[in-house]
Amino acid sequence: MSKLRVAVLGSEGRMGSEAVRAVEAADDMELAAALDRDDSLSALTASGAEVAVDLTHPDAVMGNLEHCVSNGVHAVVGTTGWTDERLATVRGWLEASPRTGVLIAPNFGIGAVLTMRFARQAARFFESAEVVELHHPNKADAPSGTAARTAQLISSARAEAGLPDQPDATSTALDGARGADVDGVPVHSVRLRGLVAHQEVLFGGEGETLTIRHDSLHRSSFMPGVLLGVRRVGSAPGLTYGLEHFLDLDA
Ligand SMILES: NC(=O)C1=CN([C@@H]2O[C@H](COP(=O)(O)OP(=O)(O)OC[C@H]3O[C@@H](n4cnc5c(N)ncnc54)[C@H](OP(=O)(O)O)[C@@H]3O)[C@@H](O)[C@H]2O)C=CC1
Ligand SMILES: O=C(O)C1=N[C@H](C(=O)O)C[C@H](O)C1
Repeated sequence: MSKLRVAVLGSEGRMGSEAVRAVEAADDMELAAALDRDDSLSALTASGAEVAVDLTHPDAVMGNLEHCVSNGVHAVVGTTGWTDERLATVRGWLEASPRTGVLIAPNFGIGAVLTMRFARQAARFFESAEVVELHHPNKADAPSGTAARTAQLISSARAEAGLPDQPDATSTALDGARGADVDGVPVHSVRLRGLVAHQEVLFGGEGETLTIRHDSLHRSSFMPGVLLGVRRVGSAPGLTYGLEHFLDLDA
């Protein structure tokens, strides 16, 4: 059986270098190209890659993805910075290339995917919810893509259940003290040397709290999800947002 030809964009970065190793170690894949900032995207198409893995920067990902989609190269995207507008733009590109698949995964870690799922399930049962994400200090964005997605899921579950806004009697505060407001859910970002990627989702109700915590202790934690995305994206044309769509979570 022929091996799946995979390109990694951002191949010299923390995640990209881990992804290069994971692809090289996978029996059913071969590394077609390893490209970083100074490489031309024409090298991607010239390499014959069937799937590109983007682990670059929010400022670079749209250009990379437009190139992939317009050349019929499937894409697995871990890079953050996604807004509704950006997602709509990608859907527009895909309309012109209907056989191409794009997976955008806010987090490839199975524990993080489950955290988001559990948070969505818990949201309607609690009056209060806040998200605390903790990462290494070299991270480019805040809040993390995972925390933003978690807050959106909590917010939409609260809205579907008809819950009112969260109680918060703060009448004076230093700027930032209550975190960023993501769809009505406060999100707090910690940047600390020694950390990799961590998140706590805090729920509170009368006389009780629930804390869901996930820790990625090494970037290898993301690689099974990256490889799953690479294997599945070619048979999922259009845009898939979230790795959970490639996992049978209800089994
Ligand atoms: N979905 C998930 O599970 C995960 C997602 N991430 C996300 O992945 C992204 C990368 O994270 P991380 O590896 O820590 O970041 P790094 O800064 O370590 O790596 C990014 C790499 O991409 C390079 N780069 C920048 N622009 C381009 C470009 N236009 N074309 C090709 N390469 C480029 C950078 O070069 P230079 O250094 O010169 O800028 C760097 O080598 C972030 O958005 C992060 O949030 C991270 C972990 C898990
Ligand atoms: O930059 C990181 O490190 C990570 N980025 C992703 C995010 O922003 O959610 C995933 C994970 O948290 C690690």
